[in-house]
Amino acid sequence: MKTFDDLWGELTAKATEGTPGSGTVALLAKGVHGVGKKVVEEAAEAWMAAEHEGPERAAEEIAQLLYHAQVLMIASKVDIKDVYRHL
Ligand SMILES: N=c1c2ncn([C@@H]3O[C@H](COP(=O)(O)OP(=O)(O)OP(=O)(O)O)[C@@H](O)[C@H]3O)c2ncn1[C@@H]1O[C@H](COP(=O)(O)O)[C@@H](O)[C@H]1O
Repeated sequence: MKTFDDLWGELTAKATEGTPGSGTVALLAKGVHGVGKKVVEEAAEAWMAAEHEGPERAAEEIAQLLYHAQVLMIASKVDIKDVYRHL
């Protein structure tokens, strides 16, 4: 099972290498503004799923929210350790 740290390693590697065909690389090309909009969209979808669609759908949408939060970290040059310092 993939963890938050596993995903971080995968996404940072793809961002650094500019992996062709990667959705993450394509999303990063939209910049902080474009990525930030996706974070807000996914947050709303996570909220709606949690409130109306049950735990399975909520888990799916929360996973997408965490993914987009990591892409926003990469887009804004925030390291995962800098985030962990605030937890
Ligand atoms: N965990 C995710 C992940 N969660 C969500 N998403 C993206 O977010 C989208 C969901 O957004 P929406 O609900 O708005 O659906 P959509 O309308 O189809 O999306 P858009 O057209 O608006 O982008 C999905 O279609 C994916 O593009 C993800 N994309 C990638 N990953 C993981 O990230 C890693 C790297 O992926 P690539 O960069 O694509 O190789 C892999 O391990 C993937 O499993």
